[in-house]
Amino acid sequence: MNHVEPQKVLIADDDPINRQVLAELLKPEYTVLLAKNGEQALERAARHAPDLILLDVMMPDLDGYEVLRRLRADPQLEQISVIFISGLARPEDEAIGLKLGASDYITKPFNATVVMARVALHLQLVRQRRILERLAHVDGLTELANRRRFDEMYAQEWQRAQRNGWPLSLALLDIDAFKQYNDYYGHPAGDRALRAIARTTAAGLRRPADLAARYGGEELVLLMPDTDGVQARHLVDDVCAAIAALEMPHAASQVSPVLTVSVGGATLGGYGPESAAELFEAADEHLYRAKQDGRNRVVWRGLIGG
Ligand SMILES: Nc1nc2c(ncn2[C@@H]2O[C@H](COP(=O)(O)OP(=O)(O)OP(=O)(O)O)[C@@H](O)[C@H]2O)c(=O)[nH]1
Repeated sequence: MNHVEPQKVLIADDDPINRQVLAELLKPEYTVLLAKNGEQALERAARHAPDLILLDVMMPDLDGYEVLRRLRADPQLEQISVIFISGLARPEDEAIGLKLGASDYITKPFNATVVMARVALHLQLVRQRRILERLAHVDGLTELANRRRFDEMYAQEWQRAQRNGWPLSLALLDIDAFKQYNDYYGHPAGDRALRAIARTTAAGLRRPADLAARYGGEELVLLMPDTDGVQARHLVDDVCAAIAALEMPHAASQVSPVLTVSVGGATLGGYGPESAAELFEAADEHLYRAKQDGRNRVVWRGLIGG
């Protein structure tokens, strides 16, 4: 059975009785976090990444509206769903809260059953949004990041590398003689092999910022921020060795009795490509050369000093 973690709800209210009543209500179903003022709410939100915040509007110093404004202005916190729970019951107050981006607005004194029902509804929406985000970014077959995710991350990392003067390494990895593999063993076996290679490739990455993505068909791409050519080349050599060590037989290949890959790599910092597109083209050219030179090899440029 799939174990599903309970979702996290942060209750931010300066009144200890309100906090306690809401906490008692929610505890049987959710992980409950508490904050007694606006500052604490922001700090707990940043630390614990709750799925939902039940936010009192009237609190001393930072009121609930200001807390929500600050959440929405922070890229790490902007997605968190917020329900206001407020003694301000005028329609204008409710409208302000909803315009600021709250998902809902509940007036005090509240009804416990209604609070539970609304919390459940919004937490379900949070789950659904996460599923959609995942579908938008993950390749269904290999479960690696998809091309769209790679494009986003590559643009971001390119900017960061430029800004900080860091190296940035890119490797394109293509399975050798995969058409023959499919023809000989069948497409489902090809899919299994592709998944195994994807898994092995992802397992070879060492830093949280490294990304393995499926670029298309049987081509994967590795993005290695703040990694110079020597380090990246080591990493890629290890990945290729791990793929060969899977010893997936390929009786139809002229290259090797087992499935192998060819890799083209390039590093920003070693020879200074001017744009993200140019670095990508360099890696692609090297992949072409690796294929031309006989496959089952890595061709890299930009090794000296970066
Ligand atoms: N099973 C399976 N095959 C795929 C998938 N995506 C692409 N392919 C196959 O990968 C093969 C790629 O063929 P080619 O581009 O000729 O490359 P190759 O046979 O690997 O030859 P080289 O790359 O030159 O060594 C095609 O037969 C595609 O059908 C996939 O998701 N699953």
